[in-house]
Amino acid sequence: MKKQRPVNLQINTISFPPAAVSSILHRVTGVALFFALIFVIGAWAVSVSSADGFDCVVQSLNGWFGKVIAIGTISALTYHILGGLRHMVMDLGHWEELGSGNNSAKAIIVLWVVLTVIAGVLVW
Ligand code: HEM
Repeated sequence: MKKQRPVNLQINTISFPPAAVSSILHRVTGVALFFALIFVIGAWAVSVSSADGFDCVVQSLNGWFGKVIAIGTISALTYHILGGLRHMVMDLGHWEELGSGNNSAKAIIVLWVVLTVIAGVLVW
């Protein structure tokens, strides 16, 4: 048997660089947005169907579950747009080096957390 056998990667001991975290978050928020759209389009359809439907949506959005969904949707959209803008800047040839790429990733993550807290306070 080979002495130098391959070792399994220990996922929990790997620390991801900010650019990798940012990339994962961009995909996760993209998928989250897809599912959030089901709620958004559903709420919109019910709200324009009748006056009762409108009241029902307003009532749902005033409940804790509606607020959590609203904040989650705003948060996912905020991150996805920030990540999308970062991609656009990278497409223009900036922030592509290791240092600047990681710095821009850290910056949008911090900005996202701040904007999510502000949105959370405003919605709640
Ligand atoms: C509700 C609207 C949106 C949905 C459902 C959505 C969904 C997604 C998903 C699922 C991905 C991941 C694709 C993959 O990694 O294979 C993605 C990537 C991407 N999205 Fe969105 N997106 C939305 C809006 C936006 C907006 C407004 C922007 C621009 C600000 C944007 C910019 C991007 C970019 C640049 C990528 C590619 C990222 C990469 O190459 O790693 N998206 N989107």
